[in-house]
Amino acid sequence: MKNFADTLIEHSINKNTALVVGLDPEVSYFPDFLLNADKQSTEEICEAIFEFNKLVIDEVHEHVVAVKPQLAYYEVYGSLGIKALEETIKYARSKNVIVINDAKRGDIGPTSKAYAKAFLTGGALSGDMVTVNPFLGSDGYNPFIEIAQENCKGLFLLLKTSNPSSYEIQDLTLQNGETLYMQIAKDINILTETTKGENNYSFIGTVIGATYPSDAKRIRELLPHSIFLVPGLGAQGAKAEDLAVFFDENGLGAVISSSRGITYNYCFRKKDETWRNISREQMARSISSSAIEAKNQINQVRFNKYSV
Ligand SMILES: O=C(O)c1cc(=O)[nH]c(=O)n1[C@@H]1O[C@H](COP(=O)(O)O)[C@@H](O)[C@H]1O
Repeated sequence: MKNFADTLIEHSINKNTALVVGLDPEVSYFPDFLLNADKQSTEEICEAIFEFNKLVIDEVHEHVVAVKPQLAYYEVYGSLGIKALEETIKYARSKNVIVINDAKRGDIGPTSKAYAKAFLTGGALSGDMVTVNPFLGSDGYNPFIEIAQENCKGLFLLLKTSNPSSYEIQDLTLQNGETLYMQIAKDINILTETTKGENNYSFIGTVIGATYPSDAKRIRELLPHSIFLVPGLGAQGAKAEDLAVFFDENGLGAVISSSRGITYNYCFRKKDETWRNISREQMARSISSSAIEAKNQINQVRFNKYSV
């Protein structure tokens, strides 16, 4: 059975990209052609969310390894939001794009098993990979690993997140002198070693913020077989040149995620509200050019790693 790390790497090599685009449908950034004052029912909002995601996927699918829907943006609209997510997953798959459900789940063992079944066994909400919160301990994340393995899927465990306050908990020093995130990295190293595929990477990936390149370097020394999911490029302040340390000498081992920096450039680049009137074509151009620019910048860094 194929290791999902190999599938992810094959997509990256075949499409020559390490970019992941986040599908975080924040409707206050939607132009009027998608959503306006006359369309405000939950049904209309969720239709607009699916329209938005379809447009994004159409524009980026050739330039990305994966799309990453962040579940909160769908859950906020209840069952209709979940329906928009299900349709989005189906649409992305029809375009041969890997789907990473950014759910950040993790619970006591039996509940984690139910979450893992929901996201990794082929049901309506099932993508290819899921983000997992490891801070409940190994009985909280092991069910995801088992179910991912059985179903040839993958996961990303949060290790060192991109947000400014991640140090408050993740960098706490334990009794043995290790930081919490490094201890988790040590704990899972053996699991990643025993679950590697042909490319030497495991389907057990880890999340390391682009905002913490020096931590990434330390984690990489401990975890040579884990693919990094790296959020924080663009809107959170990380720059392409910060990304070199996340990749191995072959330009593999990491995928770089950006949401707002790709999907909402049309409004972030404008100081006024004129973006509300942009056309579908203008929005599509903004999204595709932002994705191509990010893909190229990342490629430059990952293939010229040692000259950066
Ligand atoms: O797991 C994630 O994707 C994630 C982990 C992390 O450490 N930081 C982080 O920003 N994310 C997610 O990545 C996305 C970042 O969005 P942008 O800052 O707009 O690119 C959001 O959906 C976050 O929930």
